Amino acid sequence: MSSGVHAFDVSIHPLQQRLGSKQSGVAAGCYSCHILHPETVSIPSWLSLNYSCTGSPQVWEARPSPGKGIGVFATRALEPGDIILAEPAIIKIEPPDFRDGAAYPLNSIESLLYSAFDTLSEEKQAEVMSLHAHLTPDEENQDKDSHMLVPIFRSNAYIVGKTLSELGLFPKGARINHSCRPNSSQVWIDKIGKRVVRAVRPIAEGEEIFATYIPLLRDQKSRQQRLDQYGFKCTCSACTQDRAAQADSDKRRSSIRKAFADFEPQLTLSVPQSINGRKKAEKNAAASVDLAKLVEEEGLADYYAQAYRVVALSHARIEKWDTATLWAHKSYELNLVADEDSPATLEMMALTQRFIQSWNADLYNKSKQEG
Ligand SMILES: C[S@@+](CC[C@H](N)C(=O)[O-])C[C@H]1O[C@@H](n2cnc3c(N)ncnc32)[C@H](O)[C@@H]1O
Repeated sequence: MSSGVHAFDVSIHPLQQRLGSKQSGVAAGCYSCHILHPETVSIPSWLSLNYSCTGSPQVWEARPSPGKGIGVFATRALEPGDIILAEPAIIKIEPPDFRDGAAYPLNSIESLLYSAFDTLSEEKQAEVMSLHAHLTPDEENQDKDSHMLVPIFRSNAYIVGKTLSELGLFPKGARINHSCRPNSSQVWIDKIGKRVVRAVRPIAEGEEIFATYIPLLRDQKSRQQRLDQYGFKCTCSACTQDRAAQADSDKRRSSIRKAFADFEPQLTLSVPQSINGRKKAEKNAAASVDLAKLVEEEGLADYYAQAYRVVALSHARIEKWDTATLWAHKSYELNLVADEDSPATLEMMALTQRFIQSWNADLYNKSKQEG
């Protein structure tokens, strides 16, 4: 394959053909980049065997964001699912005593960091050293020139790798500021060794791209407590609403968190047999739709796929196969766009297929009874 020109896999997922998805072609990818280029998503010429791509044009630029240092802005309008950037880690380390959810083991990372840093070109070292760093009071008193790598890494690194035991620094994505109602989401894709940032809602040309640094199903005060470790007061749209809107938002997030926890034990495929069990499952199915509406109302796009899964499973438990199929497929599509091989994507594909089969069987039985 000549350099810079990529041929496309034009296969369309059979499930999408069957359901007539509007996002036809979403399962196809560029052999070389292994990811979809945003500009090709809706181009029918994809189906031409001669179609080739020359790589994705940059759809973002880094520039000052008032009150937030540097930020990343869209240079053209983006649709949900469009890739904003896909970046390998410039530095990747595997601290022996690191596990997800724990604080970074700073002592053990220092020597690993310097070893990795020393292998970089001068240009790349300068890129790393230009990144933002939040300093602890101790670090404020140290010699800035020789001690900045650890605070830079701590302020910008993300968890990466198949085992989620590695930490990586992505200098371009690191410029993305935080919002408690983000318009992008990021995922590490092990197969391509890149962290991929995608739009999760329509983004206008010139709009700032925001990600979240923290879990979002908390009230504003708790979120700010988590953000204090990054050393800034959040000025995102969710944190600067008037008091009444803030209280409503806090209430919605708390209800969403409680609903996800309450639904968890009921997310099985067993259909209740007793009258009471059935009544409860029907009530839960109605409540699951309210949960999905609440998540959408609060604009927490990172949680849409999870909420749609709850609606799908809750309707499978009352054998409403048409509704279960449609919500399972909605969840599948969102997961598919984020990472086609993730366990969540594969689970939702299997569930969609299973619900379609039950739906077909149901229709067949009904037609037999009627005929
Ligand atoms: C990972 S860096 C993001 C890029 C950074 N703005 C820069 O100039 O390189 C995180 C820092 O950006 C700033 N920041 C990010 N999100 C913010 C927000 N919602 N409100 C205020 N400052 C924010 C804070 O200074 C924070 O410590």
